[in-house]
Amino acid sequence: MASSAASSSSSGSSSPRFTNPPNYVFPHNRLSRVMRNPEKTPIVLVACGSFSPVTYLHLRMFEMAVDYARQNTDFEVVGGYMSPVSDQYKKPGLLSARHRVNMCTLGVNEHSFGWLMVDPWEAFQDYQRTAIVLDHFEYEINTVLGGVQTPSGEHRHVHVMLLAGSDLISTMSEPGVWSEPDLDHILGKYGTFIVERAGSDMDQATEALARWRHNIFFVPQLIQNDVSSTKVRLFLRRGLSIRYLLPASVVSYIEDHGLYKDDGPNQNQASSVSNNSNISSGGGSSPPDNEKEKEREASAGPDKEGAKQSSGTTPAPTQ
Ligand SMILES: Nc1ncnc2c1ncn2[C@@H]1O[C@H](COP(=O)(O)OP(=O)(O)OP(=O)(O)O)[C@@H](O)[C@H]1O
Ligand SMILES: NC(=O)c1ccc[n+]([C@@H]2O[C@H](COP(=O)(O)O)[C@@H](O)[C@H]2O)c1
Repeated sequence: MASSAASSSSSGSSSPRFTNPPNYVFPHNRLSRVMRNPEKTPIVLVACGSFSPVTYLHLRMFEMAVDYARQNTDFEVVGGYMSPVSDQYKKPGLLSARHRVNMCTLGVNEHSFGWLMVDPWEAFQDYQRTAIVLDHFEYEINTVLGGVQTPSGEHRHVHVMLLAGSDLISTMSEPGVWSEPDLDHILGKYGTFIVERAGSDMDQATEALARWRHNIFFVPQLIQNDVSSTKVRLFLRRGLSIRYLLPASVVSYIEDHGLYKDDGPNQNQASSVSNNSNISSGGGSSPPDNEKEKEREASAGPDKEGAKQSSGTTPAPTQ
């Protein structure tokens, strides 16, 4: 989708810094606006990724982080967001943003009492670096909404934090994927919760990030589960059941729309959401090499190669 230059936010305030997709409204219906414990520091967790499709492990990441925060930190989690990446993030198997956002929405709405939300801001526009995505949350929550309050009505600034699996954090020490200023912005200004992921060494993942260690919180996976979107896509192509790996409503959505049955030339193009511009720094206007993806997926394990490939095609960070 070609993003509009609309600059108005959900509340009508003007935002000179961000470009919003058409008709965009920042979701905050499940954000706790009043803290339970005024002694704590309010935080919002933001998970960025493809979510193609969303799995129970994406949802579990938030639960693991909230348990960890409650037991080991002075943070109070007041909300959680999934921010599906734009269609312009070139990654094999990346379905259109419309479907990915719809599936995430079904996933978070599985429980009406939930605290998770899906923010489509990033999905329906040009590729946005993660540092900018976090700035967008900071702006919407603290500038537009005015943060949160303590039970006695005192204002509190909400700290936005990135929630990620250890495979994503590993890419932060790979040359050329993240710029130094962006890392400083993400890990220095905001901070992160890193959820252990099978096959990804947390120590190695963060060795190079030691200077921000005060802002990095490691969440162990007490029940190891390496469900990944890659494996779900592989199962679908092989005609295997994906039930109980993802929310039932998402399974039905995939069936109803016949998604991931094959790995056609570029699943994004099947979307009603058009994708006119190509901002890949690698000049990568060519569709993903799906044969290679198949081979890669056939060997079990997290989709690290895919993550590298996709990350490498993100626009060169500019500050
Ligand atoms: N099983 C898991 N354990 C821990 N973190 C996970 C798991 N699955 C996904 N994540 C994390 O969720 C975020 C978004 O993930 P993403 O959409 O890339 O899912 P994925 O399953 O890794 O996808 P793919 O297999 O297509 O690469 C990332 O930070 C990723 O590390
Ligand atoms: N420089 C950057 O901001 C940068 C680099 C690599 C990945 N990312 C983000 O990390 C996420 C990676 O998602 P996948 O694991 O699905 O590839 C995406 O949201 C992507 O935008 C950001």
